[in-house]
Amino acid sequence: MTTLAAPPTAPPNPDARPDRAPDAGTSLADIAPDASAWGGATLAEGSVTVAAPLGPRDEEILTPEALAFLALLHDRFADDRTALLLERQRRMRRIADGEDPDFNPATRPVRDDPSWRVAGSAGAPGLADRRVEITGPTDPKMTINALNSGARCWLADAEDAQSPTWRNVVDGQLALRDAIRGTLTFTSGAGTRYDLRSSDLTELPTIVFRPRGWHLFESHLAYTGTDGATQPASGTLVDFGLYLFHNARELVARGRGPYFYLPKLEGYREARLWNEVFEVAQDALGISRGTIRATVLIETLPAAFEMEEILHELRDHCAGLNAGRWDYLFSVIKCFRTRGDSYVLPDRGQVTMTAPFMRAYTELLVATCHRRGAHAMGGMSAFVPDRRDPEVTERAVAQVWADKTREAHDGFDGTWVAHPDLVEVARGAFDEVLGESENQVTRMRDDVAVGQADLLDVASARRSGATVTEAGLRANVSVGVRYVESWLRGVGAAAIDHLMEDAATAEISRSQVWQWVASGTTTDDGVPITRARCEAVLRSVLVGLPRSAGDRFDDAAAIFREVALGEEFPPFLTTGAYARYLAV
Ligand SMILES: CC(=O)SCCNC(=O)CCNC(=O)[C@H](O)C(C)(C)COP(=O)(O)OP(=O)(O)OC[C@H]1O[C@@H](n2cnc3c(N)ncnc32)[C@H](O)[C@@H]1OP(=O)(O)O
Ligand SMILES: O=CC(=O)O
Ligand SMILES: [Mg+2]
Repeated sequence: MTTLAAPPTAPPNPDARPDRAPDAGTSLADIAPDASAWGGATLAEGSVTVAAPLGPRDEEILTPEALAFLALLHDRFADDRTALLLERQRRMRRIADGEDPDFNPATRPVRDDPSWRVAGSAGAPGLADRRVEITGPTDPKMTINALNSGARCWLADAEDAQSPTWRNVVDGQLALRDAIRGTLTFTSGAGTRYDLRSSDLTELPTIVFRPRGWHLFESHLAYTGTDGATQPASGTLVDFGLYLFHNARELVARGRGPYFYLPKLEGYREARLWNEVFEVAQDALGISRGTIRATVLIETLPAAFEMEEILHELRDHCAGLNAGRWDYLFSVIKCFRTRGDSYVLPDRGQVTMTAPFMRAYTELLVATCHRRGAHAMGGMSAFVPDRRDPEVTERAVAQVWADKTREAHDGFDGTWVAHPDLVEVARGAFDEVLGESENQVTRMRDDVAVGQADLLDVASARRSGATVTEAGLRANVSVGVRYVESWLRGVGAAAIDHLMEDAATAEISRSQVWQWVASGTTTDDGVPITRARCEAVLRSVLVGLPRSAGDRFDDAAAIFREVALGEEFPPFLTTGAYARYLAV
């Protein structure tokens, strides 16, 4: 059953709308105004003002023109964003009340029409071969290391891997701006100097920037609308808007383009919103429509049922979809957290990509993408190497090899790695399948037949004998608290117990604990998981942690109690934590 409302109003065939076709041949360098003197500033009716002290170079990013551009985006989209967030809440309530996500009968014409395709990588230099993409935050050192890593693309992350402190937000924009212009350098506290290995962007990984998801605010910028009401700016529009404003022209002039990953969408209406944002933003900056290319993360359960519709909405701007496995698992837990034992997943470490419900999701993603000319991008293995521990590195390499080999054989066109030392192994796995080809988008997966029941077969994760254990409970508590502590210190991705942890993996840890308590789950020794038991585990974890002056473990424990052990389930762990600790 479905409750999603009206289908897209546009006919499914993009050929029917030549006015919206991308103009791949146009060079932005010829037509766009210089962003430093943007002539469109008067288009904005509201205003965005800075509500934070300025650092030495912040005015290079927060120029009056850039703020006016952000105001324009908020004028046009702040209300739509709010409406979509409310729709998310309604959908979550319906699912919690027993409604199963399903394919939408109203949008069947879009799915059934074989004729339409997305823009893909045509006319988007640097996006045809994406076999290995390194991901990571945008501080200057990581930026340089990622761009020197030998990967084909770099997912420059303002999302799962970033703690959105105000300094991280602005310094990240500065690092990207400098990197794109070939001027970024960094000197560590120990005096080590970092330089880009080339100032020619076409010799470096193609940059694909990931702004924050729609649920997050940027409290250091205040938007005042035409009605005089002031609210915190949208983190999404701030990240996207500043990156596009400062870099679109430069990227095109240097042989690349403004490319984005779009996180945490829950359905095609959100894709439509993004498409409208792109159109308004490109028009306002004098950029041809279709210059922007976006890869959408399919990382929520509701979105898995709307992959076709999402591609269709964004078809003039869409390069592909990505299987964001960690947020996907989080979303599955979130959706079914009150549905009882048959929806309970085993220990996080025992849920693998070969669990039937996860395979259904990735197989459907590849088949859908290739049917529509889109890249299918694989996800992140959490195993990270340790340069001081060969055994850990050997295990990480073996795990990544297996994961990437499976993805390449399944038809994915590329994949993610978390660490520069994993670029080579992932490339090797894809080279074996792709050879000299840039991708395998033309490989149809007509053999894939995935239905609602396959995607919802959460119980399949436990049919292999995987269970919930005391060790799994302890790991969730320990990882959750240690990750949040890191995030509060401004470090949004961390290696914990040799695994990459970020906002998405931490969400799994805390939501599993919440679900286990709510479902009255017992560990495999027959002992029920109660709040009191989790509290005891939390106290014992805290006792065992190395403490130092200025650490944030007490605050982290408070957040963990709220998001994992509270009566209510906060939809995201980062929203409350941001409001309390980072927004000030
Ligand atoms: C669910 C998802 O969304 S996945 C995508 C989001 N998550 C991410 O992007 C995580 C990306 N990975 C990372 O942030 C890091 O690899 C971590 C935090 C897991 C581990 O980082 P570290 O503890 O610094 O690893 P390590 O000490 O082995 O690093 C060795 C070197 O590689 C660099 N490095 C490690 N990972 C990266 C990366 N992803 N990008 C660029 N450089 C990196 C380090 O900066 C370090 O450089 P240095 O020798 O010049 O000091
Ligand atoms: O963003 C990626 C994910 O796995 O979550
Ligand atoms: Mg994610």
